[in-house]
Amino acid sequence: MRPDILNPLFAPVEKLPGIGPKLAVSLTKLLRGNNPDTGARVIDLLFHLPHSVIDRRNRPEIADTHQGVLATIKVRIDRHEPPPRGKGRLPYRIYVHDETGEMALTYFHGQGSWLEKQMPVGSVRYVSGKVDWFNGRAAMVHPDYVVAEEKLHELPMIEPVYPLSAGISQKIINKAVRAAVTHLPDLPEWIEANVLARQSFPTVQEALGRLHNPQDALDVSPQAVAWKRLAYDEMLAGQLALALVRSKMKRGAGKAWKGDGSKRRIILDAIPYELTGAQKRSVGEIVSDMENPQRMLRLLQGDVGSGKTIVALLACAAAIEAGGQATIMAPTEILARQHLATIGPLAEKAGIRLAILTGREKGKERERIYAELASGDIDLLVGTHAIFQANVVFKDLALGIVDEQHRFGVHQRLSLASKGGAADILVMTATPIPRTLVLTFFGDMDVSKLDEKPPTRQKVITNALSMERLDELVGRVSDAVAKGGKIYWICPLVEDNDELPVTSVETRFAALQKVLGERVGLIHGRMKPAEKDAAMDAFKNGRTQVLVATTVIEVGVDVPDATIMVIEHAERFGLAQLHQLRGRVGRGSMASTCLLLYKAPLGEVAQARIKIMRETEDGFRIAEEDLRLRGEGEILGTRQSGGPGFQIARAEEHGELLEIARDDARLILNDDPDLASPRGQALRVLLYLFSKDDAVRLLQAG
Ligand SMILES: Nc1ncnc2c1ncn2[C@@H]1O[C@H](COP(=O)(O)OP(=O)(O)OP(=O)(O)O)[C@@H](O)[C@H]1O
Repeated sequence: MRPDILNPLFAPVEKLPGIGPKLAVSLTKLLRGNNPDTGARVIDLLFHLPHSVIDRRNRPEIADTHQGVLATIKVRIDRHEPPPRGKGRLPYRIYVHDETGEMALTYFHGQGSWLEKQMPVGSVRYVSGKVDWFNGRAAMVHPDYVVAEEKLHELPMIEPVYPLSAGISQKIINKAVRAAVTHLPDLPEWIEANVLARQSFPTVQEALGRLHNPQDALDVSPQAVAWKRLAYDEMLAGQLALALVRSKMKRGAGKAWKGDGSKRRIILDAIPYELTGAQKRSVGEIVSDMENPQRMLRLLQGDVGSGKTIVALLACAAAIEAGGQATIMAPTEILARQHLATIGPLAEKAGIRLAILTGREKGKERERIYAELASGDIDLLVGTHAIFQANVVFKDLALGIVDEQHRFGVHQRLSLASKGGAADILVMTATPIPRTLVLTFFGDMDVSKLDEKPPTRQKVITNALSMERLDELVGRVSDAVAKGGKIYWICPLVEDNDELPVTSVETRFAALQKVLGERVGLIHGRMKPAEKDAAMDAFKNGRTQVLVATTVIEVGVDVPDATIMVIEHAERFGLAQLHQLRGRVGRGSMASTCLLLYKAPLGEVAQARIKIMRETEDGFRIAEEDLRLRGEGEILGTRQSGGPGFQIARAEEHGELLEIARDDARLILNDDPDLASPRGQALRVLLYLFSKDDAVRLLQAG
């Protein structure tokens, strides 16, 4: 149970004065993303930090103001000039002066009576806003503030500026945050006094107070001590949670799975290629972990096309040789079925009994799978997250493989672990991720890297061309089709959208069909699973040769004789995604091309991305560049999704703090594994503060 002291922070924002249900909905969208698991809470407002400030300290006289520059000026009101009757579109003007000159305050749709009350002729006012100079005359259109001398203190000289989304203005969010700040309780301190002093960290309350009430632009920089303190807290909470999961898994350990190698030998004999050095090394590391009685918790990081599937199968074979069961969980149904197709024949040769479980297996069939898993008649289960369901009970699960592709979270790994009393866990990622992110999302896991591609691979030639050359490109694609080639054509959207000037798959499909007729297929995420299968099959078998697709094919799809990848609106995709998409070609022995079709003019970041894509196919390097260009949340697509991404910390700014947080988490749990000491209790508050409730539950479960 969350400590009572945090209740005011976890209350819904509607509890704050001035926030009604409508605003609460907008705030939820802004603060908790598009698929919120809960409405916005006070804490979300507090963790929504400003990115800059508006500085009103510039106090010139009228003649010294500059075009477009924010100024706060002391003036005397001279006269009101309402728009002539019937000319409502002309502005309402109020002429003011100081010793240096005259200026007009201009209001469109101004309410005369209200303005007269605010600014009676002859009175002195401070007005704050941007000054416009036109034809030698100064004007201020809709001043941000107009206050009388005795109310000058109400004019905020420095105002925080927050990231916004539709339906919310700076004024509104400022007001909401200010109300939230008053709800801050006194929290216990979880950082040791000497560390606080060394880092000059303020308390959490002080830090939030300073960030939301900055005195200077520097106060809202991620390098400000207040921001760093909170970033450290967030990282410490994350590292503690991961370390708790890890120690819980390790503590629950206790089986050595040692096979005789017979099934692995059959599989190795059956594949038409030699394992790469990296594959051999990874299999070796995994198998030796499994033979060890400690529970395995290993991350297999594979670059695109580096051959993860066979590594996974060999690991499963080892588990099954040792008398246990194994499972591979894929992030999408397409991938689960593809795994089944590649693994199936090899498994059969090796005498491995294989089944698939996705949302599609229903009724009797599903019951049969449940029964055979429980009796041990199925050795290897491939599937989607359907495997997490409570009815799925294994007789003796030895190895759980999560083909994670960034889509699953810590608690799924945990729930998988709970399906086997002593199951070893292997997490696979499809895109290499930089070390800092490995730490963030996986904590202190052991890592195997597939950083070598099969030698039969050829370099994929990558070129960029502007949309203006579309006709030429379609010509090239037709030629390739005539020669029997297979082509992917990726578009960012499923259907046209009036708000975005972007080609959808449907439009592109129709256009290509006009030229190439039956040879063109279509696949996207809104199709039914059976339709998707049919589209994939048609492309695999060569009945269609151009597959127009959204990014549903981004991860893992394997059609080795596809040799051309066209990515339309390449400027809209992130580097990791481009790399993944490109990885769909160059998988066979034929030369392949990737064509990045973009809409000119390209922004700076898009240009940088395309340059990197042309320079390298090394996923590990691309991942580092992506982090540099975009920041961690966007790489993983988690910034807004309520996933395990950070709200406050930034991997690219606070990298060194992450290392410290990881070491601190380890030390803390060494000394106090159950967080039972007084400091441990404070750390529990920290875990709750950053919504690591799962981790605290683990502690309570003992
Ligand atoms: N050592 C090898 N030599 C030659 N071909 C290999 C080797 N290992 C795997 N392959 C083949 O390479 C292709 C890609 O393998 P796999 O689908 O496992 O890659 P992956 O790592 O999952 O890549 P992605 O994440 O891009 O889908 C498959 O067709 C597989 O048969």
